[in-house]
Amino acid sequence: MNNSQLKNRLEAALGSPIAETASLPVGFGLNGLAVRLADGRRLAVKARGGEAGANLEVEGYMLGELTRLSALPVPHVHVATPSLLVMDFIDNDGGPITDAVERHAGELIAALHATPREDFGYARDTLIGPLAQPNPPSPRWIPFFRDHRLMHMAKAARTEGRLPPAFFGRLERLAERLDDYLIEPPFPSLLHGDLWTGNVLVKGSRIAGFVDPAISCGHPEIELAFTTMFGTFGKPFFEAYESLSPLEPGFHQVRRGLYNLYPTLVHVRLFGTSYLAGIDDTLTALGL
Ligand SMILES: Nc1ncnc2c1ncn2[C@@H]1O[C@H](COP(=O)(O)OP(=O)(O)OP(=O)(O)O)[C@@H](O)[C@H]1O
Repeated sequence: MNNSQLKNRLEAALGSPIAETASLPVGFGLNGLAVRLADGRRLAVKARGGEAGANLEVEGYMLGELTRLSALPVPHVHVATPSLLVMDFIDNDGGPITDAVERHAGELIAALHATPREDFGYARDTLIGPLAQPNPPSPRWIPFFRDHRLMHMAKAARTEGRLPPAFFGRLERLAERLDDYLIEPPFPSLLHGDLWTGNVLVKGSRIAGFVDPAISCGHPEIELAFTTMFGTFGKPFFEAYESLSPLEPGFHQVRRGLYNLYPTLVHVRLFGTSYLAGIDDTLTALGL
């Protein structure tokens, strides 16, 4: 779909002419547009040109589920098809994640995690970036994490030739011993699933919204771990989060690195073998 075809499709779907467009920095073979309609509404649009890129219907579904089930600020979705996602534009100033923003994020994410959900996994499979994220509803977290997160991603990376056999063997040994390291949570929590800086929109000293989720229900610790992988959140976030929902001992020392093996495997698949060093470090620290 070229830009003028996209414009026509949007005007027809939304019932208003487009007054202005600017580009949005989206990746994975997508086109991104910030749109102002003649009736004043502001929208964010992601569109898939060809076959490449994530199925945008799933992204729309995930945003819709967060809206339906939580108070997390995410954009309202107007259109979600495999090749087109139209949502409200979240007013933001592109500002940095200050300590005050982190504290606000900590409160919002603690509230998201606080409601008990039925099963680990989800009612349907979701995506992490463009990659499949299987979610068969499961009664226990550790086997779910082992089979449908850690080893699912490791097997896919091995099949694609991205994960050397020695790494795969070490991950298999870890998978056999996960009970020694991880903790079953009291209940499954709904997770945003992809909380890194690019998906956090800021206005002044507040969170304006979160975009681009990878939802499922799991242990909050997998979410909290990922917020530290690229330094998105730090001490002020954890202080705010823990004032509402304290963590079990050993998270920062052991489980954080272990949980980040999953997004690191995602990065190995998407961006290449430079991420293998992080896997090596974590496995070595665990004695594997
Ligand atoms: N609803 C929205 N309102 C305002 N800005 C948005 C909205 N959706 C996306 N953006 C902007 O576009 C950028 C990219 O969006 P998004 O993360 O959804 O794209 P992506 O290509 O899927 O990225 P990723 O590399 O995280 O997978 C965001 O960092 C944000 O700046």
